[in-house]
Amino acid sequence: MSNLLDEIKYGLIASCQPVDDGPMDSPEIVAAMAKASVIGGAKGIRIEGVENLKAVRKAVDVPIIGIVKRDLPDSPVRITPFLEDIEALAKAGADIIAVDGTNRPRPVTIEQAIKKIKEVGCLAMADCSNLEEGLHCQQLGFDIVGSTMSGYTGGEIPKEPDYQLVKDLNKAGCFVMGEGRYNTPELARSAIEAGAHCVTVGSALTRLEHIVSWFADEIKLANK
Ligand SMILES: CC(=O)N[C@H](C=O)[C@@H](O)[C@H](O)[C@H](O)COP(=O)(O)O
Repeated sequence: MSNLLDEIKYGLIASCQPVDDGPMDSPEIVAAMAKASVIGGAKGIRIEGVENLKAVRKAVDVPIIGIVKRDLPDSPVRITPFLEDIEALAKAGADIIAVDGTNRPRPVTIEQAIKKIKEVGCLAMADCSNLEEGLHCQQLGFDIVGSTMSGYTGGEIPKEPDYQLVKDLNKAGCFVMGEGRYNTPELARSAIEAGAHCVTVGSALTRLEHIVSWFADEIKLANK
């Protein structure tokens, strides 16, 4: 197994993605979030955006998973849709590059994406929504398969994380990233217990507006 995978194995990845255009959405603040996350025990960091990644690379030594999110007019794929994004993330210092691994219309094929990630010398992670996609990405040579997109490809977003997908991907021999809705320490632990090799937590660590609203909304219920 690659050294990088060994470094993050059975660890927490802190996804430092502030709410878009919110008061915490700046490279300096994202770098501070990343530094604080490492102090708290994160073994890796997930970062969106090339400028954020450059700032975080200077601030931490742990492995960084880089992504670029784009809203495209003709494709639902948002996570690292273009080959230029892969090149820019690698240049900015990403160790691992994640791309959307779903089976949906996309500007660049998944085969082209993994070829480019390998060319730039990074490990490849696929953000999948179901087992079939995960197995396909595993076959293509992705180093990490994540449950990231489960619940986000249509219909109502579930409350719970997708443990079944984590279990199934583990059984199939993937290096599994539990990701998506692991909003408490106990849920994150359950991901590892279900078979994840790492777990990524984002909203519950770094989207302060969301975290505060969870508390505020709950407190409102007591006043009724
Ligand atoms: C679906 C999608 O676009 N997920 C994104 C991927 O980078 C992020 O918005 C999530 O915050 C991340 O996956 C971590 O998940 P959670 O915030 O639930 O801990």
